[in-house]
Amino acid sequence: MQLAARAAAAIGILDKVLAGEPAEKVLTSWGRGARYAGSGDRAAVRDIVYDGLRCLRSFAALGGAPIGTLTGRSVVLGAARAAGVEALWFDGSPHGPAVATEPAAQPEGLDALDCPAWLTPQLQQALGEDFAPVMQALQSRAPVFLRVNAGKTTVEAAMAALAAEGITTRPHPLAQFALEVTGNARKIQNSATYAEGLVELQDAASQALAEAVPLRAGAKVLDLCAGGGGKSLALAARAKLKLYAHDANPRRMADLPARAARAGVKITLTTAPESQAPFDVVLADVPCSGSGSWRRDPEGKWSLSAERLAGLVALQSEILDRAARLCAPNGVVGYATCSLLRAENEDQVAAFLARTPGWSLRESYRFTPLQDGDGFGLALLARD
Ligand SMILES: C[S@@+](CC[C@H](N)C(=O)[O-])C[C@H]1O[C@@H](n2cnc3c(N)ncnc32)[C@H](O)[C@@H]1O
Repeated sequence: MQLAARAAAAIGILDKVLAGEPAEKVLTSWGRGARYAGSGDRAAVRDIVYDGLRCLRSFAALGGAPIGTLTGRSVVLGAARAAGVEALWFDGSPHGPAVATEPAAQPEGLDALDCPAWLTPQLQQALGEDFAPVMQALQSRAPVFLRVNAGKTTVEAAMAALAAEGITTRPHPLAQFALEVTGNARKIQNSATYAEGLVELQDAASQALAEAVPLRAGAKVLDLCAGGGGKSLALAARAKLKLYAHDANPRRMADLPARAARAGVKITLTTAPESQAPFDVVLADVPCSGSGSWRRDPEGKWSLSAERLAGLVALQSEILDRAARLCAPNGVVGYATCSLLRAENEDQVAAFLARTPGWSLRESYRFTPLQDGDGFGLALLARD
């Protein structure tokens, strides 16, 4: 596909996303119909769409959209102008978009930061002077990180094995076994190093969070909201544990047995953790706004609403209460979110401590994209 044809495809896809369809669904159905598109084209179109969603309002302004309006064309035109490729993408060729005549406007204020207006006070309160830098960081793609599987290899050996397959990496200071991928990230999932379980894809801050959970060999541990199991696998790599994984939606854990086998660790899936309780450590990596990972899921930034956030906060407090009931005397609950908001972190923990006698906050951690990884909160709550 010509560059202009890729831009035209991205415009069509973004128009559907702006009308309310999920980006992944629209990309998949475009891919099925676009037999002429090779893998490089598909990846390039996907990148334009996701870059556009990360910078929706700033690109729309640059692309000449009248204030308050958003179209696929204005977003992609803004992206082209930001990258200095307008003449290549908007060349008026038969498969490309028409040559642009729209005047560019420099985005200002919250538009320049691509920050939803209604959430701004909460983000400012949580981030203080980091507010603008964090919102700017969320406008860029997330780096790709790997976790070296300490149960199978060393950081140096994993880097060498990846380099032999053409994938370049460097250690990242956020976590002990974190590697930032500096070249050929798209090769990872087909590499032997990955297939043999020497490395796993995991954000560096997510790794740091799993490293902060206190563990001793032989401990009985529950990952209460295990999802795909990224944190379960990171915990399992740290010590020999009796490790259980649960999720309200067990289908989310469908790949976990294969991932655990690849990593060489044992994780028992459970649909009824109460029947295995009590646990020495319960990790509650609760469903949340995802505001710390808007680089990966930029649709989430624009689709979050006050009602949805309130529903999440209520669900989080239910899950935290359940985690506490599942925890042994002298045990620890790790309450974790990938949210930047106080409502889902500090306020949630303060409300738990106020309503639950016999618990105290042992330590808390905050990660933001300014440290390169995603944004996370972790509170370690100890049962007296
Ligand atoms: C943030 S994700 C977990 C990510 C996962 N820990 C990881 O590191 O890959 C939250 C998970 O909580 C699950 N969930 C939602 N409501 C729940 C509930 N009431 N109890 C347990 N899990 C729940 C969701 O299905 C989702 O998989």
